[in-house]
Amino acid sequence: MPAHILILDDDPDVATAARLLLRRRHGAVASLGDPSGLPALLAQGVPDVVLLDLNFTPGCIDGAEGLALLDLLRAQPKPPAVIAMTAYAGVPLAVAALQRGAVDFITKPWDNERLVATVDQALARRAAVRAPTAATELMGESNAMRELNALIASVAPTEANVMVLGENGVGKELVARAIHAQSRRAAGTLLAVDMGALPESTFESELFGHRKGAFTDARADRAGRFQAARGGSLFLDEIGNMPLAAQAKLLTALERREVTPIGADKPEAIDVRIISATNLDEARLFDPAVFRPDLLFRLNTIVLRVPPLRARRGDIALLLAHYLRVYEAQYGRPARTVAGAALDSLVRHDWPGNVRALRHACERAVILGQGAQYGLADFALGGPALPAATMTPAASNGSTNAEANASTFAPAFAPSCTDHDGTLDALERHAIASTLARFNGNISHAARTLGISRAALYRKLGKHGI
Ligand SMILES: Nc1ncnc2c1ncn2[C@@H]1O[C@H](COP(=O)(O)OP(=O)(O)OP(=O)(O)O)[C@@H](O)[C@H]1O
Repeated sequence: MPAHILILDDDPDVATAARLLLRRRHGAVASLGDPSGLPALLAQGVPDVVLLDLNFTPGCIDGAEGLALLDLLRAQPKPPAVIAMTAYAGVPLAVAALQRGAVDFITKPWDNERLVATVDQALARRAAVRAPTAATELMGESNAMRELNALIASVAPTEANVMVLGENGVGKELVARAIHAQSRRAAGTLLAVDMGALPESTFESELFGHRKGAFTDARADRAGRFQAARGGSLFLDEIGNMPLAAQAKLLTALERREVTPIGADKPEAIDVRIISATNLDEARLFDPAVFRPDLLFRLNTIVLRVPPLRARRGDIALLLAHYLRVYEAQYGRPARTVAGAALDSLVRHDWPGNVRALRHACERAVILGQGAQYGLADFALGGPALPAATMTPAASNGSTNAEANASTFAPAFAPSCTDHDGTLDALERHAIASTLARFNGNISHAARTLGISRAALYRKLGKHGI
């Protein structure tokens, strides 16, 4: 008979203690010390709940092995509810596990009552369907947002090209989506292109398409983004990061309202509405050394400025309530309110990473908050949330939480932890999430610290669903 509950831990003492404790309550409890036996065990039947240690190989504390096992468990046709088990210092890792589909986590050594209650809840919740993640609706009741929404409503039905300006994470892409949704082109597609991420060598082929045989790798005809978005809108994101040579090619296409695929002998008419966005401040955008004025003139028929969150503090409570509800539903946590003093501080906070950072802070609070209400510490505004007990020695010597977090992850780069499939992926996700948290969601700083371009970071955020 398949085990009802499975304990996957290489420490026999841990496995025995958990088995004895849980057997009193739930008949069928099994344990497995060597994860290589997991596929065979799953072939016999999938357990209802798995208590999963995140580190197996001695010396590996990055959790990549556990996360890969979590993926395997989650990929089962009727996946078990997985409870991640970590040492105290592994709380950020537990957060990564939750984001990847674990239903809960427990730190070792555990409190017996808490372990039993966690397993009970996991069993109860197993059948529950996860709520969809977050709204793509542009929320806000502040005057600034009302004005912005009114402008969107009046501009959307026209064919005018719109340029959306604003800091990172303010909601520029949401504005673009709202314009498209309210436009006469709403039945067509809104195709987003990260202009900063297009390598110069493939810029034309990506945007304008190519014909079979036009260059070595052109094995078939390929439509460019302009053709693919025909009848709809093209969202040119990060337009301020385009090299000048690419700007010239884009300008020609917009002026002529036609594009010529590479290798084609005739141009093709284009039928798209252009919505563009950048976080460049206007002084830079109007600097001809950075951005061609003639291209700017084509793109910014209408300019919409999305104010930073600190300039519309009236929206903060609403956004907090919204994203807390979203993540409570997603993680199956009870609905809780924010304590009054915490709310005051959150409203006064400057949110350098804007709504994106607020959203991440809400996710952390839902995952880590233990009180009856959310307190300020749950939102970890200064960096990743590490409860005092999780501090590494470096942190207790006066370094910041962020540094403590970085030191927790440092061994993750030991080669012995990175040589199997999925491991690097998990490490990458981890590094990105912690760096973003460290910089309050600021994409530019995080990208610089990670040593990659902003565009590459965006791609990776999409890939990891962060
Ligand atoms: N007004 C809003 N209401 C609800 N969610 C919002 C709002 N503004 C932004 N968000 C959320 O914040 C996150 C960032 O939004 P978005 O990607 O649109 O910002 P952006 O300005 O395009 O960012 P970047 O310049 O960094 O690309 C998204 O998850 C989005 O859903």
